Amino acid sequence: MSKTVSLDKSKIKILLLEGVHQSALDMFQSQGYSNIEYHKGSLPEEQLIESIRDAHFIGIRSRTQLTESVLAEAQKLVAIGCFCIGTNQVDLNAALTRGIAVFNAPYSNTRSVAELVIAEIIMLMRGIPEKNIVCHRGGWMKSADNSYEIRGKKLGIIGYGSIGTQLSVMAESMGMKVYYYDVVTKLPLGNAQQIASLEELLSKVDVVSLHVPETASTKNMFGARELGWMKEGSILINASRGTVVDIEALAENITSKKLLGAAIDVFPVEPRSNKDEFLSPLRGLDNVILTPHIGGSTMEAQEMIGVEVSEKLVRYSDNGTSTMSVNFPEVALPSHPGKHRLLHIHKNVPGIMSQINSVFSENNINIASQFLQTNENVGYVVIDVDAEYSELALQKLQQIQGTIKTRVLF
Ligand SMILES: NC(=O)c1ccc[n+]([C@@H]2O[C@H](COP(=O)([O-])OP(=O)(O)OC[C@H]3O[C@@H](n4cnc5c(N)ncnc54)[C@H](O)[C@@H]3O)[C@@H](O)[C@H]2O)c1
Ligand SMILES: O=C(O)[C@H](O)COP(=O)(O)O
Repeated sequence: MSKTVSLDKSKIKILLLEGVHQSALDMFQSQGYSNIEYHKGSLPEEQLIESIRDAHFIGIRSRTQLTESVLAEAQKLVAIGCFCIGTNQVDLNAALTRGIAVFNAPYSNTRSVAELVIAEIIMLMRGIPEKNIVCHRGGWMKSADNSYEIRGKKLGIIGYGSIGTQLSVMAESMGMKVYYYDVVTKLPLGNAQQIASLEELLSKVDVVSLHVPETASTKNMFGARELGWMKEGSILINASRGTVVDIEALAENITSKKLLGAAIDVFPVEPRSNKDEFLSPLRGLDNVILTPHIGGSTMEAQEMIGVEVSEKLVRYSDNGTSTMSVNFPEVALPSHPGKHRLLHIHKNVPGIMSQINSVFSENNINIASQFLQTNENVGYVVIDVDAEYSELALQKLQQIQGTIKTRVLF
């Protein structure tokens, strides 16, 4: 049985990958967390497993895959911070069933993505990628052919969430007419209009921009059929996830000149580091903007994300608060001056709470406060007690069948 001490902060290992912003390191250090292993890139799986084995917290971006088999090696892991919006790179259920809370930054890079998309719409509608290359090679392609203003053009947004709505407002303010398609009925902003059928939307608009998450329903949602529904001479932009678009079918539609152009920021397979080669059937095609998954990569966004996610991890570590977790029961907790705080994560099966409460009644331990939240699979109970009882209580709590993880905070 582990001795009942709140882990010394200098012993809590924080593993930070993919060059998360300095603001995150500053936040951890200012809160007393000094044991930080920092890597500029992602790690190959073997090395990741080595490093995650004794880590209590890990911070990643979109590249690191935290699969069931990787998490199975992470016996000490308390929480995961995705220093980005997407959480598809983490097996959320495998994390949950191991009592590992996952946090992200759901809004911090929204504006950066929307701004990039606006710029790309203008660049593509003026044929700038091709004209730029010609100039660099000493040529001169002065022509108005296939060059258009965006004013009055129709933009179709697929996925009207945080980024989709931000883009909607910006595009409308520049004179575009906005239509959107979403699986959920969404309140239109400004004069935007929701269209119930994807086919109808695609056949109507001049520019299509994808802003859906990576899920089973969006995998390959944009293939030859959907590209076929798009108007002749229209434009496709994808800054969502690489698995959403059939990239071979897109390359065919660009080569055949069915589409006027495309801007693609995310790919089915992305290089693991800046040193690896980027391979894609879209390389070398006219009027195609290819960017290395940098939709959210601005100094402003990265700094804000660093602060936001590290704060969530520190709060969960210091106090147990799990609000805004993407997979875990959410509990907002007050501070616990003078008390010891017991955290008990368990399988959500009948009878656990009565066993927990018996621990306290049978051992005459007074409960100062108690908080409980559950989701379908997991329960999270937090109990504040007088300091002298926490060791005994924790030992008893750990013996309850269905216990996944326990912690004590002083
Ligand atoms: N390129 C980048 O650097 C970058 C940066 C940030 C986010 N992203 C990606 O963009 C995605 C969207 O971000 P967000 O913050 O707007 O997410 P969000 O959750 O706020 O919005 C997603 C929207 O998509 C809708 N949706 C889900 N499945 C759908 C389907 N099958 N068809 C139509 N609509 C569907 C949802 O109802 C929701 O309205 C993220 O999940 C992430 O993968 C990429
Ligand atoms: O999900 C996100 O926020 C984006 O895809 C950005 O990911 P990144 O942090 O790896 O750039």
